[in-house]
Amino acid sequence: MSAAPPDNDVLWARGIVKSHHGTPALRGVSLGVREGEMLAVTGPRGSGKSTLLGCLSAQLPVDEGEVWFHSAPVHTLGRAGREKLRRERFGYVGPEPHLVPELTARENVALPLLLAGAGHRAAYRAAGEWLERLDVADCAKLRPADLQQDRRQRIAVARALAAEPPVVFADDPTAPLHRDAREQVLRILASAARSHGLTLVLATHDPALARFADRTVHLVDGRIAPEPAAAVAAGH
Ligand SMILES: Nc1ncnc2c1ncn2[C@@H]1O[C@H](COP(=O)(O)OP(=O)(O)OP(=O)(O)O)[C@@H](O)[C@H]1O
Repeated sequence: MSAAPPDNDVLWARGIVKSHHGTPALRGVSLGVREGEMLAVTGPRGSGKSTLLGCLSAQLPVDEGEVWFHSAPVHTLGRAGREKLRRERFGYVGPEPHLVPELTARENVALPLLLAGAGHRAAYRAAGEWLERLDVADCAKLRPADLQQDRRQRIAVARALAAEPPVVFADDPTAPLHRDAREQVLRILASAARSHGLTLVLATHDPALARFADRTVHLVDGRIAPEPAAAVAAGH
């Protein structure tokens, strides 16, 4: 039986091991994420970034090791417990904008608020505000199929932030965006997280995007490695 994590860590992991059908993805990862912190997880393709976010965000059960959210163990939860935790406490945006195709942009963004019990009017007002922040207010009444990938991803970011969950996981969230839009969307994500006191865990293979973060952990081959030389030289 191990000790509980430190009080000021919103997420805490120790010795996470995770394989996908026998392919090792994480080989013993330990880290803590402080409340309100923006943590970047960098590393080359296949280094385990998505798997780490999956384990921390209760999408994937770990094979070995521990994951804690505040003082509650996540690694001992079953599927239903993990789903409840994700629905109630975490926001997630992935590299593909998975929106509900039958719903308009505004309905998609309002959905997590409605699921959390917000009133219809308040949920729609908040959804409209988040669409404005993400520069896609003009898409409010359109359905995903009528929108370009770039716009859909902005809506997915708005949806992840709308219910202001304590922790937002962003796995390569700028992947579908044009180069000049990447920085803008990341800036919005970072400033929204900061102004609302959210904790943000961002996976990216682009070290340039990691500079928005307070701290970076670098994964190589499923393990945390020393910081990349470029980031150290740049003083990050
Ligand atoms: N569903 C899966 N089935 C089999 N192997 C997988 C699966 N998902 C990931 N892997 C393997 O696990 C390892 C880590 O993958 P992961 O996607 O976590 O890395 P990543 O750093 O996020 O990569 P990328 O930058 O390409 O998204 C890789 O070897 C990958 O091929």
